[in-house]
Amino acid sequence: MELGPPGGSGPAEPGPRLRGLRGADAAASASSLSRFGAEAGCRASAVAAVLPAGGSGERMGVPTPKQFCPILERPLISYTLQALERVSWIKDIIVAVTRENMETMKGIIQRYQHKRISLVEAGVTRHRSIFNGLKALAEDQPNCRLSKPEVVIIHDAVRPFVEEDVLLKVVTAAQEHGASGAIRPLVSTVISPSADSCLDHSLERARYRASEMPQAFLFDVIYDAYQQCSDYDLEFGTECLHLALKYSHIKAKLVEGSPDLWKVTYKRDLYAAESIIKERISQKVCVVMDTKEDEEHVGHCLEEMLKTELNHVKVTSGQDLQQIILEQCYNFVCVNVMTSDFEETQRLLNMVEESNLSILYPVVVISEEQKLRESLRQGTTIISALIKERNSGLIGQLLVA
Ligand SMILES: Nc1ccn([C@@H]2O[C@H](COP(=O)(O)OP(=O)(O)OP(=O)(O)O)[C@@H](O)[C@H]2O)c(=O)n1
Ligand SMILES: O=P(O)(O)OC[C@@H](O)[C@@H](O)[C@@H](O)CO
Repeated sequence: MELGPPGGSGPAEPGPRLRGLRGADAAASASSLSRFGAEAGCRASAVAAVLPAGGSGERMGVPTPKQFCPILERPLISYTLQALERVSWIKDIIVAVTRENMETMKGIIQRYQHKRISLVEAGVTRHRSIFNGLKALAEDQPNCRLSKPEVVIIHDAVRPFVEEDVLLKVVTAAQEHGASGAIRPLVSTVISPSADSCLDHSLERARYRASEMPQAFLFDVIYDAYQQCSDYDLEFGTECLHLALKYSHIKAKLVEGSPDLWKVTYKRDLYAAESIIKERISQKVCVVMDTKEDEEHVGHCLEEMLKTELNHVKVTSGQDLQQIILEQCYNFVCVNVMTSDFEETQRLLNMVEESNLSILYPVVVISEEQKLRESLRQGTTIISALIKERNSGLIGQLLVA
C-alpha cells in the first residue's frame, strides 16, 4: 500500500459545475455544513472520501482504463476529483489505483493541481480496492499518516457528476443512521431468468431502486464490515450497503440522487459525459470590451443577442479579467473597436494561458466594430456555435466580422 503525499494547490480546471443550493435546502445544508465545517475544522478530518479507481474498464472496450480516458483532453477521474475538491469539508480523498497506474495518477494530480489526495494500491476487485482505501484511514495500520474520519464517503472514480448537496445528504444521513446511499429509479424492469434462459419471474419495477454512489458510512461501521467480510463477498460483491447490513447490522438510509449520478461504464457514457461537461462550461460567456457605459456599444448589442443563444453572458471590461478567469469562465468574446484593443485581447490570451485553463476553451476575437454591427446576427450564431461545439480543431478563432 503506497500512500502518496496530499497534493499541492492551485486553480482547478473545468469540470462538472456545482449548482447553488436554494431556499430551505440552503438553510438546512448551511447548518449541517457549518456543523461539519466546525467539526472538520476542530477534528481536521471529520469526513474523508475513498475513490475506487483500480478497474480495467473491460466494458468500455478500449485499452485505457476508463477512469483515465480523456474528456476534452482531460482524464475522466480528474473531473471527479475536482467535484470532490470543491467540497471544503471533505478533508482527505483516498484514491485506490493499480501499481501500474500509480505514476499516471500522480501525473494527473500534478497536472491538474489536485489537493488532499492520497494514493493507495487497488485490489483485484472493487471491494478489495475500497477496503485498501479504508485501511489507509484506519489508525490501526502501520505507517498510517491520515487521521480516522468520523464519516467516510465511498464514491466511484468514474462518476464525475457528483454535487455537494447529495454528498451532504448522504454524510448527514450516515451520521444519523450509520450508513447511507444514493438511489435512482430503475429504467429497465428487473427479471429473473430460469436455468434454461426463459423468464422465471419479473420484479415490480416501482418497488425497487438502483443503488448508485456516493455512499457514506460511520467509519467504524464500514471498516468493521470489511474486516469481517468473507472472501466470496470481497470477490463477487458490488454493494457496500449490503456489507454494512450483513456484517454491521446497519440498515442504510436511502437518499434520492440526481439523474447525473450515473457511472461511466460503456463507451456511450463517455460521449454523454463529454456533452454534459460541454453544456455546463458553455453556460458562461464573458464579453470583453473597453467600455461598460456606452449602452449603444456593439459589445452590449452582442451581449443581448448572445443571451438568446447561451445561458449566462457577463459583460466586463479589461480591468475585471483576472476575476472573471478565477470565476472559471471558459468563453471570452473580445470586441475590438480600436487597434489598441488588440493589446487588451493579447493580455487576455496571456492570462488564459497563464491561468492553466485548458487550451480547448476558445477565445473568440472580433475586430472592426462597424462591420460587426452590420452582421451582428451572423456573428452571434458563429460565436455560439464555436462555444457549444468547442472543437479542438477550432482553437483560437479570429472572427473578422
Ligand atoms: N479491482 C477494481 C475494480 C473496479 N474498481 C473501481 O470501481 C469503480 C466502479 O467499478 P466498474 O464500473 O466495474 O469499473 P471496472 O471494473 O473498471 O469496469 P469493468 O467491470 O467494465 O471492467 C471504478 O471506478 C473502478 O475503477 C476498483 O477500484 N478496483
Ligand atoms: O463494479 P460495478 O461497476 O459492476 O459495480 C459498481 C456498482 O455496483 C456500484 O457502484 C453501485 O451499484 C453502488 O453500489
